[in-house]
Amino acid sequence: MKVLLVLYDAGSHAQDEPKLLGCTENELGIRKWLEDQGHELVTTSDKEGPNSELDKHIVDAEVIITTPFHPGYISRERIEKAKNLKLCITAGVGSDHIDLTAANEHKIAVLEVTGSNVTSVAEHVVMTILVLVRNFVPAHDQYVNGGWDVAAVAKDSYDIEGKVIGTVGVGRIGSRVLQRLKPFDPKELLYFDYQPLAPELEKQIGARRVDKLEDMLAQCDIVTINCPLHESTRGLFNKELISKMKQGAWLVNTARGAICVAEDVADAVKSGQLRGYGGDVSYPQRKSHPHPRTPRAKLEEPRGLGQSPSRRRHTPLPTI
Ligand SMILES: NC(=O)C1=CN([C@@H]2O[C@H](COP(=O)(O)OP(=O)(O)OC[C@H]3O[C@@H](n4cnc5c(N)ncnc54)[C@H](O)[C@@H]3O)[C@@H](O)[C@H]2O)C=CC1
Repeated sequence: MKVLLVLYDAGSHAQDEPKLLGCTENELGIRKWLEDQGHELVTTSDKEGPNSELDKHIVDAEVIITTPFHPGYISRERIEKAKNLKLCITAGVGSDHIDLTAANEHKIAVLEVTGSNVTSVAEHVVMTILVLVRNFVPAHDQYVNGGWDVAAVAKDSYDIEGKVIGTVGVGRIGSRVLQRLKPFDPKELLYFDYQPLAPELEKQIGARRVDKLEDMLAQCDIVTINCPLHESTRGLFNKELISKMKQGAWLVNTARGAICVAEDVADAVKSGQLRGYGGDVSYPQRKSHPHPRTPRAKLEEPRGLGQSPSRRRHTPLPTI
């Protein structure tokens, strides 16, 4: 079989750390195994535009493996060119880079490595919540730039303790986020999901399920998004839904940027409706991009759309 692997280039970092597997140099550690079985492996990071290596090799590949970190977008157009394709594997969680309807119609199986990095994401969510709520990045920026205005930092620095925190999606990541937040002694942990937690886990965490998303958002000081990107979550957090959130709440979205409408989040941060946002952001599609969906892009700085500046002086959190 011809296996096409689409990963990011790591350069010298791949040598520094041979366990950095998700890169073109280390190839998920599967080259020897595949070749010993008689398969052909083609690895590339070149995935954009009609003349990309991805487009060149997709025509006769039988298996495509890619990751959400440097996704090879498998659009309908590409699927229609891929006459031998039987299997798309996501080396990670979340297969929104694949046109699932087209894959289904062409009887192409889509598999992902369920549970593969859920602890990392859950820890990242807790870190992002702390960074935002403790107002860490502006304090750090101020300090490394040679200043120290303690009042400017302290006025926007809060505790997680005593807050109401809710997750949209309580699967492998969402449930781990709640478990990790419990020791911070929040006022309440809430979740919105079609599927309830197992009763023992719900009891152990002390979480409460809320049937309607808007009802949960209206109660939360902090909201974390941990559901997949699909047709009913794309652009879910738009102006209207954000307006249902508590004034001055924090929003953390490490799931997929396209679940939030970037411009609406930016406006909400500017107006103080949101006190801060952390996580992924999607920007509108570039013209040259062959995939019909919005590509993901990270904001340059980890503060995301960030804390709204002096505006927050006028929007204190009611629960403090
Ligand atoms: N930033 C990152 O590095 C990573 C992000 N992710 C994202 O996180 C998502 C969740 O991952 P897991 O927890 O492992 O998946 P999971 O399948 O264990 O849990 C997803 C949960 O979301 C729920 N859900 C689906 N649609 C929903 C909706 N509209 N509203 C509320 N809940 C909904 C499901 O019922 C399920 O309980 C992935 O699909 C992926 O997009 C996953 C891994 C890494």
